[in-house]
Amino acid sequence: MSKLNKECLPEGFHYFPKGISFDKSLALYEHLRTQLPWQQPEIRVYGKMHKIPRLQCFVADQSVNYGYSGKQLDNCGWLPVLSAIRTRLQRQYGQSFNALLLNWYRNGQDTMGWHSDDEQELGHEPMIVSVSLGASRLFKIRNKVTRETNSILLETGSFLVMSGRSQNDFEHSLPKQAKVSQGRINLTFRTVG
Ligand SMILES: O=C(O)CCC(=O)C(=O)O
Ligand SMILES: [Fe+2]
Repeated sequence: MSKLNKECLPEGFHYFPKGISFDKSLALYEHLRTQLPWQQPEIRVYGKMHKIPRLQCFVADQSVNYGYSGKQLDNCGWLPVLSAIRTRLQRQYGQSFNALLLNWYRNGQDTMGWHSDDEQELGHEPMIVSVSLGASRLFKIRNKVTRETNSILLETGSFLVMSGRSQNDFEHSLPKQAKVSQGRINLTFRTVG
């Protein structure tokens, strides 16, 4: 696996460190960890039900009907701080976001498997903005055709923007990192059509 410079991620991925200051990002981690009604839905894997290896929360505007998360997760409502981040990102990236999926990885044992965020509801070449809070975690990106895999370290307060071909041509995952003992919360702002 090759490690890429942050400046040369695959097409459609853009990394911005320190979108939120270090201190603010850790305070925000703690706030969200304690204030949100985290849930651990079950998924079927080879016919057997398993709890997902992390906790989740989902927030969306009233109008949103989002198949994937909406079915399994309650809409936990826009906390003032989540609304504030949304407003800022909308201004910064010139796109309106009506849904937000939050993932809480309690430590390095919690993970997210390989996937693309290519549900129909997200539309063609969606823009998803991913905000990281808490422990740094590796984020892997794999080309669907060549299987070439790259990884980037997502640091607290950073923004990762996925747009263009990022979901069509690549999958991403958050692998296990046994040595990571601290938690991380990730926010993905989405536009559901
Ligand atoms: O935690 C992350 O950085 C990835 C989250 C993710 O891929 C997703 O919510 O679809
Ligand atoms: Fe994803």
